[in-house]
Amino acid sequence: MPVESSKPFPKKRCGVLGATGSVGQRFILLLNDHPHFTLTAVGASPRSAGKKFSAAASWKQGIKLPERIGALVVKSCTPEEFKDEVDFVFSGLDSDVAGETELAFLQADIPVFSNSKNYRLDPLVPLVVPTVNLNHLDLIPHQRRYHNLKQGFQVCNSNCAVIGMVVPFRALMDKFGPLERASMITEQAVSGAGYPGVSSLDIFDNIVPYIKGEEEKLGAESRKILGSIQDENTKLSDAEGLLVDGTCTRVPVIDGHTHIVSLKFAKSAPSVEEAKEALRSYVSDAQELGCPSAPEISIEVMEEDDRPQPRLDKDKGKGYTVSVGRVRKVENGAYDLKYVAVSHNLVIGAAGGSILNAEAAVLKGYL
Ligand SMILES: NC(=O)C1=CN([C@@H]2O[C@H](COP(=O)(O)OP(=O)(O)OC[C@H]3O[C@@H](n4cnc5c(N)ncnc54)[C@H](OP(=O)(O)O)[C@@H]3O)[C@@H](O)[C@H]2O)C=CC1
Ligand SMILES: N[C@@H](CC(=O)OP(=O)(O)O)C(=O)O
Repeated sequence: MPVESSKPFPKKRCGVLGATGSVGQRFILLLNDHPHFTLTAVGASPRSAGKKFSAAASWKQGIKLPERIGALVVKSCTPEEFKDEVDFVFSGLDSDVAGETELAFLQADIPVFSNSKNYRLDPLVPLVVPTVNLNHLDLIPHQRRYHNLKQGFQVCNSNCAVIGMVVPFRALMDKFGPLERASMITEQAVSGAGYPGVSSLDIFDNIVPYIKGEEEKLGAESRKILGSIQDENTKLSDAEGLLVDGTCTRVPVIDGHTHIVSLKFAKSAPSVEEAKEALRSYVSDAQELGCPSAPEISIEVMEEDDRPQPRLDKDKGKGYTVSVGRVRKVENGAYDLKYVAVSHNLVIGAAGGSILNAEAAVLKGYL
């Protein structure tokens, strides 16, 4: 259960960079219902800047574009355009431009919550999955000192295929100690490739067994997320020894990534029932902190033989819950356990993850 925080939650104004894209549009949906964050400014490419949002964006959501947002004029993604209208920004920028643009916002002392890959492995940038490692936000004061900032900082969330992997890993590691290795096959939704993304002739009636640049991220990002914060909150250290191998595929599913995982523990392995109980009883820091968007449960364990499925399970906990099923033993001993997980690539895997990170930053006093 999300705990009602005893701390007051101040209202904050936010902007979205890359607001016209897949991730950007999901930010708009989630922020439209948000009790404390008001979306006051939207930015996108020079192709869109200067137009009303309703004219610039190809709105692809089942819910009508909120009128107030449709009337906002899209800005260029420069700090000068945003600084008087926002307290912080979310970034759903194409990675070709996220590097330079997010750095400019950071240098202008504006907090940035990024979805792009550019700074995820920077040792000064917390890479935070809010239902896994919110304690890494405590690097923010050190990052600020380094850049000589008063209120700005940068926090990233991870690749969407990594998120569905690390949430169950955290729950299992908390109970049974470090993992030695994991092997994963992903079946990633087309919305993961942005809009217009993969051509219909490539994906209808098909599976594409390759996503450029994706497999390398699985190990590097998960080791950082599952690692620790040390030296009086001035240093992030990777989870030692965790070997991750993966094959990432694109499947004809609109939203919701599926992860087919085998894993081996460094010490002795739990039984299937012990593992399920650890997953079921896991309570994340986002829940404990009382983040308004935290799901009631971070991991749902499913007992049906044919679940989880992306169409049926991606929206569990409004897209913030990871569903895990088919937990079973690996009989040949090469690994200890295997399971299937489904997570919403645009909610916990992107925009929702960033929003939870921002809520936690407020509750921890950094924003
Ligand atoms: N989709 C997903 O599941 C996930 C995506 N991500 C990451 O999030 C980011 C956004 O992804 P996604 O929404 O899918 O991508 P899209 O391609 O759908 O959207 C990209 C956005 O970037 C804007 N943009 C492009 N070029 C520029 C520019 N020169 N200056 C300013 N803005 C620009 C676009 O504006 P315009 O419309 O004007 O072109 C658009 O708003 C990427 O870095 C992606 O890797 C991370 C996790 C999951
Ligand atoms: N590449 C992921 C989404 C994504 O954009 O990831 P990243 O931000 O790590 O490039 C997918 O296709 O599903």
